[in-house]
Amino acid sequence: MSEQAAMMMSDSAKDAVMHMAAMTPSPPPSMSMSPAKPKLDLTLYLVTSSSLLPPGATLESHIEAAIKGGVTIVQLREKNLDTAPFIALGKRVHSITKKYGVPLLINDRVDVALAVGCEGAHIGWDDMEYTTARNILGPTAIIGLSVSNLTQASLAASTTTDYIGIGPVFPTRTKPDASTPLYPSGVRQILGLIHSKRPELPSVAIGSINATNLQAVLYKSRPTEGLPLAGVAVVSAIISSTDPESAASGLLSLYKSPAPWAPPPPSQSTAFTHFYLPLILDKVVTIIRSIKEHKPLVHHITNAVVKNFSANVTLAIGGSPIMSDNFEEAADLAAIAPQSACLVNMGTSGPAERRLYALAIRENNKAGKPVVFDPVGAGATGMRKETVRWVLDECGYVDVIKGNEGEIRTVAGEGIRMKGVDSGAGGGIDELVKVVKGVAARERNVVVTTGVTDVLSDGSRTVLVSNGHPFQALVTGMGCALGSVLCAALAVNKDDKLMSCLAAVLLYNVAAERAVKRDGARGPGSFSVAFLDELYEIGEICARGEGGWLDSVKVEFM
Ligand SMILES: Nc1ncnc2c1ncn2[C@@H]1O[C@H](COP(=O)(O)OP(=O)(O)OP(=O)(O)O)[C@@H](O)[C@H]1O
Ligand SMILES: Cc1ncsc1CCO
Repeated sequence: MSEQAAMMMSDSAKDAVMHMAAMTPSPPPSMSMSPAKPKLDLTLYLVTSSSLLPPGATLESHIEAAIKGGVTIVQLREKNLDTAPFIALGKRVHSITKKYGVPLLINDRVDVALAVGCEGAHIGWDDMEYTTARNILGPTAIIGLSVSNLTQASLAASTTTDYIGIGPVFPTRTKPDASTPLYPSGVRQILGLIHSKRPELPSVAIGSINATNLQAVLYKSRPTEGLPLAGVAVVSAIISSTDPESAASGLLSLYKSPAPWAPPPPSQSTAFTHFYLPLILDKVVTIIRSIKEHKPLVHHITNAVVKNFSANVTLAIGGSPIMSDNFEEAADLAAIAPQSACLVNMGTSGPAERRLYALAIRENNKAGKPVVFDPVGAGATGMRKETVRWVLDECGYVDVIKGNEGEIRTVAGEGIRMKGVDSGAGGGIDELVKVVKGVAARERNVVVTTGVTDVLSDGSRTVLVSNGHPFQALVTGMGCALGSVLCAALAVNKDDKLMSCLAAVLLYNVAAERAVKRDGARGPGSFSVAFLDELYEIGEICARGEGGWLDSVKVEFM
């Protein structure tokens, strides 16, 4: 046992463990906790904390109800109990968990685990060193290790630990000494590292996971290669509930059902997979026609500059715009129409808007309605960078991120400095493609980067679109209103989000070219009027099932 570990323990525990470690470096069979290693199912992992129980509830009855609701493993984490009452509680709880065949682990206190005779222990980074704990508890005990960064993950994965607990995912109140939150993207990085060291080692995530964020955690943390999370650990979502059985069964059913935003199996997007242009363009026409047919509702939470233009663009393509920054109707707007989507544009945002983004994203996630996020001016100020982080880390799932090059580079984490809302960035297209693909893979969504050449990617498939006209950069809100068209296309076609985005971008940029060519726009003013007319005109052409307007497309698939 390390000195550091010894310092973290109560005196009685220290004495007990020091004594045991000194006497029995490798325990005789009688001291081993169970004859064979119990089956480990981390799916819904309950971590207790008596101080969070609702008034009048007992830990024992809460744990039993939670197991009935579907909890698959229990960890007793009682930081304030002395050794004797901790052991007594452990024995009472173990008699319950044993009835249901659910393993019981003790947090930190290897001596208590041994005295209770339960299935194992969970060890934090500052607790007893792993090898000592293993020596004391024996080979058949379940032992898990907490990690909160890549260094710890690397060290933990080089032990024989049975599982790893990754956290905190979000800021947590149940553990005041917790490390910096990892968020789902940090969990994903750690899972990738564990995979490279011990590919079969299961992990569970912990830290303020609840019914609202569970599916986003699972979806966004899933690595491209290697095992996804084997489960989620929850504390207050069950312990503080007045109905722990329903709380557990609700969490379990969310765990088992696909996230509403998860794309359907790949067969639907075969055409795109093979990059067969005529088939792809056929699909583009179908999507645009379908916007006219279904008139999808586009809930705009957008900036003050572009509201009117965005509403007109939405109407011109056949959609139904509603501009609303009202907290009280965000949930209704997500649920009211069979086909709808929500645009979150942070062009003119402050603290109130940020809270609205969180609410609207969660409600649309719940309703399975697509969300498009426009990180306007992302690199310009610290406040904007923080808003981007807040939306991507803490507000749920955004199906599409759309921005100009400077904005997307900021989302990627590049420390570029934008002087306002204009892109102001520039690099080679190959390098930009890498950045765009990287963000899409990290967020497991679609990223649309606008500019002279638009780059669209879902992390594996990438398309370049070089249509458009320089006048577009001279009309404010041109990028913002593309967000409205993306929303309309996604609302009517959720099967292949990259395809929906391609349809929107082609419609938008071919309309711009036609506005200049056919209507002879003299400058940005007459251009923006002609542009609306052309958006409308292309919709009419598509409604007739014609695709001739696509003869001029400049697309490249990668
Ligand atoms: N020079 C250009 N040539 C061709 N197309 C362009 C050009 N500039 C912009 N576009 C097109 O205009 C649309 C808007 O992109 P842009 O990058 O200007 O957005 P933005 O900077 O976010 O705009 P805003 O902040 O004003 O809303 C995209 O579809 C893009 O392809
Ligand atoms: C000019 C401007 N300022 C904040 S949002 C916006 C609209 C274009 O992005």
